[in-house]
Amino acid sequence: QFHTIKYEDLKWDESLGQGSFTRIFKGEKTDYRDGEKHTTEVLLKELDPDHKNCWESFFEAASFMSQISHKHLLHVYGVSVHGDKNIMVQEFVKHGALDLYLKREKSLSVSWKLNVAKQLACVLNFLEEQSIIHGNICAKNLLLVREEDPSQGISPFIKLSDPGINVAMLGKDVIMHRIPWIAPESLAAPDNLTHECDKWSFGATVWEIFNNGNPPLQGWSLEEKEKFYENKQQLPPSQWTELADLIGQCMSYDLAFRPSCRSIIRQLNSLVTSDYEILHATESVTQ
Ligand SMILES: N#Cc1ccc(Nc2nc(N)cc(-n3cnc(CCO)c3)n2)cc1
Repeated sequence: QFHTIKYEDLKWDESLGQGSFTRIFKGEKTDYRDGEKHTTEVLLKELDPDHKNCWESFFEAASFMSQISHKHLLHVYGVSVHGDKNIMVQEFVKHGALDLYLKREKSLSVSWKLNVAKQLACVLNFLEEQSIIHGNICAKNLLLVREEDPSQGISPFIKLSDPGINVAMLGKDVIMHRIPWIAPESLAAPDNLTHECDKWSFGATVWEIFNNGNPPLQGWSLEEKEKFYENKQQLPPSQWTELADLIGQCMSYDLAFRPSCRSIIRQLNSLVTSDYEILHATESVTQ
């Protein structure tokens, strides 16, 4: 279900940080095709040796990504096993994880954020149509392939990364750290994820995108985060009421109230026009 890559065909360059139970490095993979040697820049995602019991889930994530392809889904070349090292070999995405980018770039436009949210909604819709549940949608798992270049009319382009270790394999405290991205119903049943869980996470991720990458509930203790769900609280609403409504619908505690992907896309598209109206309204007032 996925391509295996020879360890000796991989080269490690600098470390780029870590995910849950994983470390990531820039690297290179060498292929020999029609007698020629090809070197490709890759991202090497290594499973921590002290969490090698999660290797099935780690490789499940890899095969998940290898079995389907979509323009907004990260490409996974394959996996490599060498001793107690389990490595997922991914396409190297030029600008890295979106959460760090949002923190760094403070003056991203509303249309930039809306464009990215629509791309995420598009891949979410694709996954739902393929009856595939991602289970870990958040800005940290969105990767920026291309920055916008307004002078050239170039808009940003993102890809959704692999879901990583299945949340059911993680300890209770790691799951608690996923509040408020993880759907409330998944806290009690992490091994029973649904498409509605991905919609809840979509809501939290759109909130992140419009809040300059400030993580929601930043600095809250695990106890306070647990209370957030017990008291059925919502994230602070955006001033932009239509956006706040959409996020609120996605983050409904009642699964039945979460919108279909079609509805999410429709509402995001309508947001563009109302944004346009707000923009012109303010311009007419200021002139
Ligand atoms: N400075 C810098 C810089 C860092 C990284 C990349 N590229 C890249 N490519 C990927 N395929 C995956 C990731 N990645 C980043 N964080 C995670 C963990 C959460 O998923 C995965 N980064 C490019 C530039």
